Amino acid sequence: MAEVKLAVLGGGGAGKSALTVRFLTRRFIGEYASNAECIYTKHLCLDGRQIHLEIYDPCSQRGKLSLTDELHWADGFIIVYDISDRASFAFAKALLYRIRESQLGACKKMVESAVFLVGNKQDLCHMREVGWDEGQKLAMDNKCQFCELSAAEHYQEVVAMFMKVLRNVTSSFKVKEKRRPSGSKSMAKLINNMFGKRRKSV
Ligand SMILES: Nc1nc2c(ncn2[C@@H]2O[C@H](COP(=O)(O)OP(=O)(O)OP(=O)(O)O)[C@@H](O)[C@H]2O)c(=O)[nH]1
Repeated sequence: MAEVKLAVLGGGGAGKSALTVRFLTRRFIGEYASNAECIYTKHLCLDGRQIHLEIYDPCSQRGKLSLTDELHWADGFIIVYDISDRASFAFAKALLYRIRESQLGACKKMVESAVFLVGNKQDLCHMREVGWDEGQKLAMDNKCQFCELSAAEHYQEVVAMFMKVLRNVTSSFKVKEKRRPSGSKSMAKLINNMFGKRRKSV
């Protein structure tokens, strides 16, 4: 069974939990505890292949750009901003820059395929502060995929976005394998040391 680890990152209130929970449960829940970080686990079948998926949803990320733990842990990243909040777009930009900077030297192909930029809260387009073309340009500049959607109103789009990331991550696994230092035992230890987070199975 393939193991895939995704980190959903972005500014405070951008909708990281909403997107994650929407994908995992089909439901949009208005409010989430933002003081607890979680790793959700889920088994799913992708193109006939069994996947053990772990999704890291941090508590509020305001100001945290170091990403050292996340960069070691994650196979792929979903970077979320709120289209009605320009500050969250600036934060997403900084996160993309940080990811790109740290991985570019190691493995360019992986960077290009395993990062997805998401402009969330498309239902709030009457309050839009970030244009679609700005998101698209940022994604192109960082060679990642891009979409706008609404965790509140779109279920299929949210699933499609997660599936695209999963497909890209699993197809880049051959490259990634070379980077992994050792087996799953040491990786589990690393995760526990770094995160020690609450785990939830869905
Ligand atoms: N209108 C609208 N509101 C949304 C959408 N997604 C999330 N929200 C709301 O935005 C607020 C923040 O959502 P969260 O999912 O908690 O955001 P977060 O990025 O996990 O926030 P932190 O944990 O504080 O970093 C909540 O009130 C959600 O109901 C959306 O697509 N549309």
